Amino acid sequence: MGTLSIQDVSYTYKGSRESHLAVQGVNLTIQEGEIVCFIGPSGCGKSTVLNMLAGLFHPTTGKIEYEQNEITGPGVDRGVVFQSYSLFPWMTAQENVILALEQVNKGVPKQELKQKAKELLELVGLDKADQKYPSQLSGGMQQRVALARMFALDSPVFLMDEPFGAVDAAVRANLQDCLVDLWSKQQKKKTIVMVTHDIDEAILLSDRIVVFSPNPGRVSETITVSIPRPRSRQSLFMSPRYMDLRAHLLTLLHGEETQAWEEKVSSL
Ligand SMILES: Nc1ncnc2c1ncn2[C@@H]1O[C@H](COP(=O)(O)OP(=O)(O)OP(=O)(O)O)[C@@H](O)[C@H]1O
Repeated sequence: MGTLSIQDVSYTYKGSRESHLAVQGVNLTIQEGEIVCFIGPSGCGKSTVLNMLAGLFHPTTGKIEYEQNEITGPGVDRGVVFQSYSLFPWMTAQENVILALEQVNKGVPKQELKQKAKELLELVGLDKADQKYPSQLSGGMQQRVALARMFALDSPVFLMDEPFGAVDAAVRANLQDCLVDLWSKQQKKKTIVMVTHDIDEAILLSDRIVVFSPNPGRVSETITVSIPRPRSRQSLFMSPRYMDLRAHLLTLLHGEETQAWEEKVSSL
């Protein structure tokens, strides 16, 4: 089974003058097909853990396994979309996606790959920008090309760091739907691990929400989101379970005063 297993992991950034213990004592098992969101205040180690899952950073202590094999570097089994878009600047949006398609569709005629790239760019709402170079695209558009490229690679695990951070609210909602749609249609479901600052996004998407706390970064709570799927925004926002969970997360992230404030507002 494609389980991701984080075992007593810590990570220390080593500078020339001083070191910084960013993450300590993280234990987490993510099952195949789960959608897990990491949430927590800035600097609590979410991206560091995601980078270790991607194999870009190696744990200082402890280990991380995928399918019971230690992760020692990046791999095609784990697709990534990080905050920096990392597109090839000399290739158009379409060429960036085709390159990813070529890696997993060896020997497939170029015309077919072109068509598939077109469909993927359409899926992320970028069909009209397919001939543009990354420098001609906004940050949000580049992020969407990176998403299309990750979909193209079709890895069993998607690792995403604030993938919808640079896009406006309407596009963000579209991309969230598109991700869940893609996930739910597949028989062998992808495992998705995503860093977000958005509580509503975490509740909408997750099977489980992992809450991090800082100094050093550690997991403070893991919450199962037992709201049935499909989750529509409208019904979600009316659901008492959603309200409870949201209030709980707000309290965890912003402390008691938020809850007091919310109670005050709701009594007005
Ligand atoms: N290259 C680095 N060198 C030294 N310290 C670093 C480095 N990168 C991150 N850190 C520190 O490690 C800690 C964890 O950082 P990380 O980026 O993982 O947090 P985060 O929860 O993802 O933050 P954010 O939500 O702001 O993206 C922070 O205190 C940060 O300042």
